[in-house]
Amino acid sequence: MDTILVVNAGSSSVKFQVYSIEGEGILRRQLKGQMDGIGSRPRLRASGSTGDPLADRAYPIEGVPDVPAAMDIAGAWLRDEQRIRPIAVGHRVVHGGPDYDRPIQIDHGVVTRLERFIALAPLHQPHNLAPIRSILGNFPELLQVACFDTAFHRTHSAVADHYAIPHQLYAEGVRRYGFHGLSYEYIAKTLPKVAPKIANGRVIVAHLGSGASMCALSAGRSVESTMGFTALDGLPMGTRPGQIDPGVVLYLISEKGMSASTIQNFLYRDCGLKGLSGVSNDMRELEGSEDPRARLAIEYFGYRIGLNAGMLAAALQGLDAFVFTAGIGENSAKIRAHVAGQLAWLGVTLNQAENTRHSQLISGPDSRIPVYVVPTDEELMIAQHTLSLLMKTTSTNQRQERAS
Ligand SMILES: Nc1ncnc2c1ncn2[C@@H]1O[C@H](COP(=O)(O)OP(=O)(O)O)[C@@H](O)[C@H]1O
Ligand SMILES: CC(=O)OP(=O)(O)O
Ligand SMILES: [Mg+2]
Repeated sequence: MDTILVVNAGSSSVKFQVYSIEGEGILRRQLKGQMDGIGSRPRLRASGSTGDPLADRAYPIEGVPDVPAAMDIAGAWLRDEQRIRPIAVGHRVVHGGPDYDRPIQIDHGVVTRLERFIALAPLHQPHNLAPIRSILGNFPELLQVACFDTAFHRTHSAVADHYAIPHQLYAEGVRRYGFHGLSYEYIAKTLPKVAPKIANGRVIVAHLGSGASMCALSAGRSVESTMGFTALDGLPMGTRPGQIDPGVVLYLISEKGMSASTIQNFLYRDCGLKGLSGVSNDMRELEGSEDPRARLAIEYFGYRIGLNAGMLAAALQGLDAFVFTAGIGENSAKIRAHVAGQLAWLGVTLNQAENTRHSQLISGPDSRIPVYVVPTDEELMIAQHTLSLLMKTTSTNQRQERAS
C-alpha cells in the first residue's frame, strides 16, 4: 500500500496523519495522531481509519520538555511500532517568506532558503526543518513537500500586506504575511458544504489553538489576518502576547538591559496566557483553575478576539458568518460563549445547548450572523498538496522515461 505521511509541528503539539493513495487523486486516512500538552501534560494519542484507538500514553512533563522530544517519540512510534514506510512526506512549514506562494518539492536548496526564516518563526521553523533535513539525509530519494502557513494569505492587497515603514524594508521581506494558512484553506474549502449560502460571502475565521489568529475571508480568499511578519502579532496566545506596543520592547531593551535573544525568548515563551495567568499556557488548565489571574487571562483572550473581530469586519465591510476552529475554538464552549458575548453588538446570539454540545451551528435562531464550529484539518490539506506534487513528479518522470 502506497502511503503519504504528514507532519505538523505546532507550538505545543506534533500532529501526524498517514494516508493511503487509493487511485488517481484519492486519499484515504489510515491513521491520525498527536503528541500534545508539551510543557503541560504530554500525551501521545493515535487512532486508526475507523477511529479505533491505537495509542494513548501519558508522559511526565520532564520526559517531553519540547517539540523535538515529542517529534522523536512520535517518529519512533510511527517507524518502529506502526512500520510506516511512506512514498512521500508532506510537512507544514510555518514561514515561506516572500518567495513561496504554494507548496513545493523540497531539496537542499529549498531547505537553505527556508533556514533564513528561522529567526522569524523560532517556535516552529526549526522543528519544521529538522525532520526534513533528517529525511533528506537518510532517504534522499523520498519526495518531500513543504506546505506553508503563509501561502494562503498571498492574496492580500498591498494595504493589507504593508507596515507603515520605509519601502526598503518591505522589499527585503518585512511584510504582513499572516499564518495558519493551511487551516484557513481547509475551512474555505469546507464552508461550501457546511454553509453554501455564506461560503461566498464575508466570513471571519477564528483559529484558536496554542497559537491563535483570525482571518477575514471574502468569497473563500484571505483578505486580512491578525498575524503579520511573525506569528507574534494579533491575538494573545499560549505563550505569546499578541499585539503589543513596540514601545514595550524598547523599554525592555533600554530599562531592563535585555538582549535580542532574551527578548525573543520572552515574547515567544513567557507571555500570553502563561505570562498573564502565571498558571499555564494551556486553556484546559486555565479553565480548571480558581486563580483570579487565570480568570483574567481567559477574560483578556475573549476581549481581544472581540476587538480583532471588529477590525476584520471593517476589512470585510460587513459580516455574513463567524467560524471557530482549532484546539480551543473546537473544544471550549466557555471561550466561544465569551466571544459570542463580545459580538452581541453585531447581532450575534448563542444557542447555549448547541454550544455546549459543540454542534456545527451554535448561534441562536434569531442571530443576525450565524456562528459555526468547524474542526480544522491542516494535515488533510498537506496530504492533498503532497499528492498533487507526487502525481506531477510521477507523470514528469514517465514522460522523461518515454522520451529517452
Ligand atoms: N477540551 C478543551 N477545552 C479547552 N481548551 C482545549 C480543549 N482541548 C484542547 N484545548 C486547548 O487547545 C490548545 C491547543 O490547540 P491546538 O490547535 O492543538 O494547538 P497547536 O496546534 O498550536 O499546538 C491548548 O490551549 C489546549 O488547552
Ligand atoms: C503559526 C502558529 O502559531 O502555529 P501554531 O498555532 O500551530 O503554534
Ligand atoms: Mg496548530
